[in-house]
Amino acid sequence: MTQNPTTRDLSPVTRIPRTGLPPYAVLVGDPARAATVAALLEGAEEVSYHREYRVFRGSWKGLGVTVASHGVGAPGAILLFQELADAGVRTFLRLGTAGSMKPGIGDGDLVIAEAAVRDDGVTRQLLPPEYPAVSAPEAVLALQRAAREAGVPHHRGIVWTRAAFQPGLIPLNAYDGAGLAAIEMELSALLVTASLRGLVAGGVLVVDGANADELVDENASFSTGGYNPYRAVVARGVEHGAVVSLQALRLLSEERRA
Ligand SMILES: O=P(O)(O)O[C@H]1O[C@H](CO)[C@@H](O)[C@H]1O
Ligand SMILES: O=c1cc[nH]c(=O)[nH]1
Repeated sequence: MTQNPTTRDLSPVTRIPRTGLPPYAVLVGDPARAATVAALLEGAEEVSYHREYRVFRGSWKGLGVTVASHGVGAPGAILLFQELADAGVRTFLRLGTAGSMKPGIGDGDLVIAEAAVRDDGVTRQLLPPEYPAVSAPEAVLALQRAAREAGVPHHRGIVWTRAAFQPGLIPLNAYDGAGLAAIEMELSALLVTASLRGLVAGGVLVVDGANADELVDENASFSTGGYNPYRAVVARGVEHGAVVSLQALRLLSEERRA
């Protein structure tokens, strides 16, 4: 039986092309944010868009770049990370949003992740929980340099990747006093995927409020009534984060060539 060429040339879940994607990538949760980042590229074109996985390619100051969205939640996101790696992407920076967990880290600020707590809901099913989720040091330094050069407020720290967004009955105080900087939902799965495959990954997160757990509406104790990432201060932070992540990819590519 002959195979349908379209199916053969596309990855099975995300339906991204198996070849031809630039090896440097910015990854975001929201498909609309992928378009926002792609709008900064020269010659941007949408490559594919299936489920939550929207992929663009273009060029940033001469560097070919892939921009892709992975949706909300690590179990779905890791499918994209793995299929991008299979397709030849070698350097990944996640540009996400996150809740602040530390005084002094405010709305619109960037948090550059040094490592992430692996509460992502998927990687514990793949390898023991003691395995660390760490950013590539060169990715941390490239993001930091890009943020400094852009003159945007930024911080470095450990991020809590947590599968459950909304609060439940279990108190969320396990990491009180641990100095975590921010909370989000996918980064540790990216860092682990990259480490297992010898690839480079990091993350820069735009703060869009306090930890969602602290924003619980008192009248509806299982909702996150105070959470609003659709504010101008967050959109400005995303613009900053987009430039910082693209510029960091460029720094990483220059470093590799040197
Ligand atoms: O804005 P993104 O990149 O999706 O990141 C954060 O926002 C979503 C929750 O609203 C989760 O995906 C979380 O990680
Ligand atoms: O995942 C997220 C994103 C924003 N704020 C949070 O508390 N969690």
